[in-house]
Amino acid sequence: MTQFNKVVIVGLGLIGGSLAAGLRKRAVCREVIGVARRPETCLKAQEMGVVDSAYCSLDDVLEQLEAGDIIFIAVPTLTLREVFKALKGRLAEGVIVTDGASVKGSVERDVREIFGEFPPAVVLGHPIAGSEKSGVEAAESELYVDHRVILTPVAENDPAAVKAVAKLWHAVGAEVLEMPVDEHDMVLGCTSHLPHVIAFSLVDTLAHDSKNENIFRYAAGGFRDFTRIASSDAIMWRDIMLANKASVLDAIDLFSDNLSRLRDIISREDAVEMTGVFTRAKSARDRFTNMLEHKAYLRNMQNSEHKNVVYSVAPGGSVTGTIRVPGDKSISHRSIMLGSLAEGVTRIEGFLEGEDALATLQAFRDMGVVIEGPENGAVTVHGVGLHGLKQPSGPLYVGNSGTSMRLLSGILAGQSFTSELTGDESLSKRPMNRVANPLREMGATVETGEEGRPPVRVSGGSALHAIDYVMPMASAQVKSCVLLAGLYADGETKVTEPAPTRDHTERMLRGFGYQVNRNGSTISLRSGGKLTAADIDIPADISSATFFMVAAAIAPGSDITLTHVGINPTRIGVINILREMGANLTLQNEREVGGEPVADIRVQYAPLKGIAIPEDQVPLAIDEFPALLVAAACAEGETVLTGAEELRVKETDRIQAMADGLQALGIECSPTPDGIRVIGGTLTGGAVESFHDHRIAMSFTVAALRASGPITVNNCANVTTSFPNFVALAKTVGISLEVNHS
Ligand SMILES: O=C(O)C1=C[C@@H](OP(=O)(O)O)[C@@H](O)[C@H](O)C1
Ligand SMILES: C=C(OP(=O)(O)O)C(=O)O
Repeated sequence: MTQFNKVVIVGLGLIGGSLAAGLRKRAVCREVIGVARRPETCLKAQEMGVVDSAYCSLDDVLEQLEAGDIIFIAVPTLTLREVFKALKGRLAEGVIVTDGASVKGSVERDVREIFGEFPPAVVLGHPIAGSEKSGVEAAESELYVDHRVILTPVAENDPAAVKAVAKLWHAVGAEVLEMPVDEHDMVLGCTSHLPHVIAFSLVDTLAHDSKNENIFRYAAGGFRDFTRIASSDAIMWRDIMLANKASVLDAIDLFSDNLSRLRDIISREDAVEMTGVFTRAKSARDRFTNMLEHKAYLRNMQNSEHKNVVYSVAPGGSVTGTIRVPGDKSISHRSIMLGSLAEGVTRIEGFLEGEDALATLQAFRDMGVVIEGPENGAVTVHGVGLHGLKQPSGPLYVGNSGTSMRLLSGILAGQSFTSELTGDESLSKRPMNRVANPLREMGATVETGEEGRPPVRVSGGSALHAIDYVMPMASAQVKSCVLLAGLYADGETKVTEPAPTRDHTERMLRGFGYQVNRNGSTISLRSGGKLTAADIDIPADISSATFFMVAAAIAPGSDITLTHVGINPTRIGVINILREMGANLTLQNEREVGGEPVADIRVQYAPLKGIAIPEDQVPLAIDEFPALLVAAACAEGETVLTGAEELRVKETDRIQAMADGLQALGIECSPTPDGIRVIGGTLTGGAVESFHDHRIAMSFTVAALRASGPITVNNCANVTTSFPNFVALAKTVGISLEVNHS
């Protein structure tokens, strides 16, 4: 479909030639006209079919143009001036001009100088694409697909012209974003220009060496990968460095400082510091690789930020086998936190490599802690002591994880530096005053977003004093936050819980040699002690095991064993509730591992009956209710849950989300402010929404075992926060599950 009249491409190199080729291939212009200095280039471009026509001079083209036509200038950065001079005073009203230069500040200055003002129809831009190849021969019609183009509009720009240029780039498959000129030059100075400086300089350094023959002959992967961009067009890059001098110099200085620091680390043979630099870099690069890989399958997705991972589950079947689910999320978080604050090296086994626990790990790396791994659940934390954390260079982003944000708030309140915690869309809606308020009572300066939501900003250097805190809700996160702040508070910090909640923080503190007292429902500790590193063996997460426990409990013919599961008394509500509903559940091989009780849990199918869930079990099974409500839907009679208002402030409102989903599957249920009534019945198939909540997604997946038709669950991407290999394990035990992206 023709969207544009004439598009003129000035400069038929890789960048200009590829845009011309892309436009022609998609037949979106009435005419694509090329302009190149050399007649051979014009001829070649025409032969290749990259342009409809080509001219050696702009003069032959300008008169043909009218309002709405676009000129794209793709000549070396410092040659742009000449083109602007040629255009001055000769453009028909409404002709739009844009460019593709890698530096924008110098081009903006040139435009202002040459035109005497900034013409509203000149829109500066920069496609982030290219390769070390150059010339029209390298032109490629798909070069811009899924690549970014940065437009840098200025105040004088006509918004319609900016829109037209964005449309041009969209037409060849690019993603368009806008940025101020300065920011563009700073970002590109670091991400593109600096790497080119380093590659050119490294190859030049080695080329001068008399042994270079040998060096080049034997230089395999590393040298080749690293220096690919030193084959880029020398003149073009010379011009880029000259045009973006200030930003490039800043980037070189930053890099030189870091390089001399690394030199010093190597000369001192400081293995820990070196591990720190390399592990930080590796994890950053791995995340970047993931991002890039994502792009491949995002190609067909409308909105890359909200990709919809859909689980399609076939109905019926049973689950059998013996499996080990990943490590406990709560303990994984705490192992990184306390390991970092300890003195000495903590070796962790069984660490959960899910997004939530990884967010905590990254936060401590960002605060200067050297952490090796994770590799197959093994992590080594080089503790820095209670006062050894360093100020992070920006906000600590903890994704979807409430536990990270609330526990970190307590630790950060005790630091001398100011810090900020941010999270994803779901976490940004969750209440943080429950930790901000007690921390303020202790003397911390804590700011939150509107209505006590994230971000949480904790000012450094406050002198904390101990408080005697009576928690208004049964929350292990709040308890842990106050106790962790108590490590830094003058006096004895006391927390009283209205009902028992998970006690992993207390257990692990004791495991690290810190005295923690319990008197009835009050837990207390004094500051002034120290944590001593200890090895941690993290058991499998009972909250993850729950999905398979419920699966076996509802699907006739099932017999499943979940090994090495943590059965801490403050976590076994799910076992007690399922047993009361009539489940056939046995604990085998009970033992203690690193201060936490562990067992293998075997569940064989037996018919379930509805019950009134005892309120004292609610905090002990708080994360298990989405799955338990599926069990309730498959039980005979009515199940009533009360005293569970906390479920409304998890990753989503879990009462409403379960009610919506169960109703969509034909189950009668009615939510109440603090719980839900579910009448057991027959599950039909259907489509349900997980609201981006991992536990809702996994619960409806196992529900399919008892459904009469297939179930599709929408927005399951967040399953990776707590259970990265859920899909694989579900398939192993017999659930017919398919993952699609829509
Ligand atoms: O302390 C913890 O590790 C957790 C405590 C619970 O939250 P609350 O403290 O909000 O009940 C639980 O829901 C969460 O998954 C993990
Ligand atoms: C509530 C949960 O986690 P968090 O509060 O850490 O986000 C959960 O995992 O169910």
